[in-house]
Amino acid sequence: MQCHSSEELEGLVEEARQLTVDGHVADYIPALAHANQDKLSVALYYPDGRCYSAGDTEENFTLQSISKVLTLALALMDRGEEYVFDHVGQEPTGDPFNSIAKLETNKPSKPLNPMINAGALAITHMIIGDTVEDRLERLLNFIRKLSGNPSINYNQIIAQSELKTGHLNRSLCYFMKQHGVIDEPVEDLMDLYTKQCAIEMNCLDLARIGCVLAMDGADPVSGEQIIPRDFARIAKTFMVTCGMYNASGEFAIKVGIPAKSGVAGGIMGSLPRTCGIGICGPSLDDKGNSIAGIRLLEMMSKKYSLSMF
Ligand SMILES: NC(=O)CC[C@H](N)C(=O)O
Repeated sequence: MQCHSSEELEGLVEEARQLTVDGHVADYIPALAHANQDKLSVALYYPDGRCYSAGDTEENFTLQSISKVLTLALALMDRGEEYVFDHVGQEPTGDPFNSIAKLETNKPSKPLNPMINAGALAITHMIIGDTVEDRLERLLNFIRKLSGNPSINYNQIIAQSELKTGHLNRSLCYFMKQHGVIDEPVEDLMDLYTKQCAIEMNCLDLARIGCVLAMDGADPVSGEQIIPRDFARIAKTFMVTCGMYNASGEFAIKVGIPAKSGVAGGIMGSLPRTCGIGICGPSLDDKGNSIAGIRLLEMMSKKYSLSMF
């Protein structure tokens, strides 16, 4: 069954919103601590261009870890599948997203997948361009195209805040540099990565990107193949196995939609050949996923029979 009106979603948002009091906004990136914990928004984008939305849809949020799916697609387009997976693995870790543990125990030393911070940093390292600015501009243009929104940009305050305080990510970079996984100056990579994570949009933009991935990389309106089909498939597969960090297994059972979350509270859903979903609710559970966002997806999955399994 499909959704037929934004009013249908409104009721689900109000029910899920009650959970926001049970979570916390991320504050390890100081600028994220100012987010309003009760906000919740959702958009559902169908391939025929219909879009329904509810809640605080005008709120912008930063992509954070959701950006990892998009840099993966761009790195695959820049370098090809073989190169990418020579440097980054394909297996879930079961550890928190910023864990350094498996970097040391996994031999040869390479990050286990592109959705944990270590793997995402190695992927960002692969984006082609002469300078950090060129590489960022290529990524931004790619995301503008996917979202159909030419005004998308990054939030400078949030990028700066993470650049100043992201010493754990810096240590992942230094570890990988020692082992030859990356070879650029760590500060350049940190600069690009923090700007990538601070790319800002609303839930409607995010739902449209989810829909492009759902349609195997083709723009739902123009039909243009923005991401090669195989790379869109790889991105969605990682969303299933590692997209919700170390809660991915339970999420696959309860919701059954390929999805990627970020610590600003965003979740992008991408249900193959069906729809894209964009959600933002900054109050997070103990694994760093939007607490009300997950509940909302559970309710939507049941109501509209969205589980792919
Ligand atoms: N889980 C996340 O959203 C993490 C992204 C964040 N920028 C970090 O590297 O810590």
